[in-house]
Amino acid sequence: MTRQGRAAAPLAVTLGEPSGVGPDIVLALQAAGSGSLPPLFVLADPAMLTARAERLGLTLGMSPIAGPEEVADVEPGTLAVLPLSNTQAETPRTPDSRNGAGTIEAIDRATAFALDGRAAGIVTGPIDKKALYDVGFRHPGHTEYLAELCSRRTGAPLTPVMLLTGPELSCVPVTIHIPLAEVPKQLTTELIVSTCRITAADYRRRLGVASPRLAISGLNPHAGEKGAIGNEDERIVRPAVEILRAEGIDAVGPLPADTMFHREARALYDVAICMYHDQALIPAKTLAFDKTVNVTLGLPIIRTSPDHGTAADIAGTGRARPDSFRAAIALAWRMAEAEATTPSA
Ligand SMILES: NC(=O)C1=CN([C@@H]2O[C@H](COP(=O)(O)OP(=O)(O)OC[C@H]3O[C@@H](n4cnc5c(N)ncnc54)[C@H](O)[C@@H]3O)[C@@H](O)[C@H]2O)C=CC1
Ligand SMILES: NCC(=O)COP(=O)(O)O
Repeated sequence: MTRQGRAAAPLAVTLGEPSGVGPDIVLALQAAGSGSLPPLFVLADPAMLTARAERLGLTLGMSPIAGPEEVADVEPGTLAVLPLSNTQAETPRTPDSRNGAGTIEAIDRATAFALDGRAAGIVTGPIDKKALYDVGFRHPGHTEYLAELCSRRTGAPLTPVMLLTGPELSCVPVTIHIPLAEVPKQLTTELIVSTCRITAADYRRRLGVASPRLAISGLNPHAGEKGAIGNEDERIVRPAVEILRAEGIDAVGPLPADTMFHREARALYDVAICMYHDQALIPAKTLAFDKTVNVTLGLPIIRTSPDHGTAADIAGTGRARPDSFRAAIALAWRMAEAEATTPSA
């Protein structure tokens, strides 16, 4: 399918962990008015979704569909639902491992639709990672699993890159879901370079920034204080910055991480490249928890997600704020449109 064709397709939305707030938020967004949403469909067990809507006191119609192409014909104001083969129980706040198969099925099928060009992209609700590990899921999160699913299809290995992007800050952790003690062992110049190349390419192709400015953090306090507080900054990070600059990528660093997130510093770059998960996600979620979106770069498909987790403590109560999920849907659609209009490299 052409890029234009894919952009005309709807978004595929997964609910994530049924005992979390994914179902609540999708139902609330639909109840608030589907007119403000781009065309989309949800992969779900209709009975589970209906039960959650009743619990939340939301009355809304659902239109079962057999494929993404039917979204255009659903009754206006109703939610297009593509039923899963696996059933899921409606157990807010209590993860049930029997729901795992349906959660994974939704991700698998949404990804397949996107790879086939039948979905413009996928927007994933948060999964309970431990609940999925208990049923044999072997990936740290969506990010790594989606790379594996896409690789299986394309036959080429992929390095997925996690981007958290919000109105105040965009940042990328180079290492993702690994123990902190593993970070210095797994951090390499090659990994930093490939992460930055993917980030710069996707900023151009899908995020509308022709010459993205990358600010690369150090690993150690004060970016190693010239080697006095750890040698990784000079030995691993600085050579990566030099390679990237030689390639024409606008990269600076290694920068001390504690002083690169204040307002004036943020104005100097488009995206902060950080060395580990919390170095990136703490500032992103602190500055704009409700508006930040998690995007997976480096995939042949578009994937976004809210920045928050399952928030199981408030599932089924109606207290979940839908803003980050709404932003994730809007950004996926904008990325699909941008990709459709960006000339191929
Ligand atoms: N993309 C994904 O699939 C993600 C999944 N997770 C998973 O979620 C689970 C829970 O993770 P936590 O660290 O507890 O983070 P969390 O984001 O689920 O919750 C942290 C706190 O923020 C509140 N909160 C989160 N989203 C909210 C919303 N939309 N409206 C109102 N309050 C909200 C929660 O009630 C809780 O008090 C874990 O299993 C984690 O692995 C976490 C992040 C992303
Ligand atoms: N902390 C971010 C997070 O856990 C997102 O994980 P993923 O499921 O999007 O890979």
